[in-house]
Amino acid sequence: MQTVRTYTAEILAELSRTLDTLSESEVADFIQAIIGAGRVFVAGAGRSGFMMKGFAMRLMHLNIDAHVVGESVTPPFTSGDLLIIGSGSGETRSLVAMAEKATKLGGSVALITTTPDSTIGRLAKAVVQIHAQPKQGPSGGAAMTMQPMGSLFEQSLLLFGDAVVLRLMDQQHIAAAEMFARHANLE
Ligand SMILES: O=C([C@H](O)CO)[C@H](O)[C@H](O)COP(=O)(O)O
Repeated sequence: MQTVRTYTAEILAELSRTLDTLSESEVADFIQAIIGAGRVFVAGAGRSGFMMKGFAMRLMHLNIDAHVVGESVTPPFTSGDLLIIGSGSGETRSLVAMAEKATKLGGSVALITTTPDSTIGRLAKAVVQIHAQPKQGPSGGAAMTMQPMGSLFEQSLLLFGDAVVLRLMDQQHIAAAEMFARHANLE
C-alpha cells in the first residue's frame, strides 16, 4: 500500500502526462466558440458536472454571460448561444438530449471529452479531447491511470478549464482584481 503523498505524486504525474497531449488547435477553436457566443451555458453530470460548475463561475468572473444548465435561475437557451458540455463518455443520456435540443434551438455545442467519436462529439462544433480513461475502464497511452473510473478525466477537466481562464485573462487583459470584484459578496 502506498502513502497518500505517493498517490498524490502519481496523480500529478498522470495529469501532467494527459494534459501534455492537448491539441492547441482544438483549444483555439474552443476559445473562439466562447468568445463568439451570445451567452454560454455549461453542463455536465456527476463529478464532470462539478468541474463544469467551477468553470462557469470563472466565466462569470470574466464578465461572460455564463449559466449552469438546470439551476432555478437559468434563462432559456436561444439561437447564437453556446452549450459547453463536459462529458468523458460523450454519451450520458441527459446530456445527449440537451445537446440535441441546443442544436435544434439554433445554438451550438462544444464538448470536452475522452471520446470525440461519441453522440455528443458528432453534434459539437468544437471538441477538445482529453486523453484519459473513460469511466467504464482502461485504455492505453497517456490515458493510463491508477485511479478509478473517470477520475483522471474529471481532474483534467478542472485544470483545463482553469488554463482556458488564464488564456482568456491574457487575451482580454482582465486582472484578477477585476474578477474578484464580480465574485459573490453574500457568502
Ligand atoms: O460522476 C461521474 C463518475 O464518477 C465517473 O467517474 C461521471 O462524471 C458522470 O457519470 C458523468 O459521466 P460522463 O458524462 O461520461 O463524464
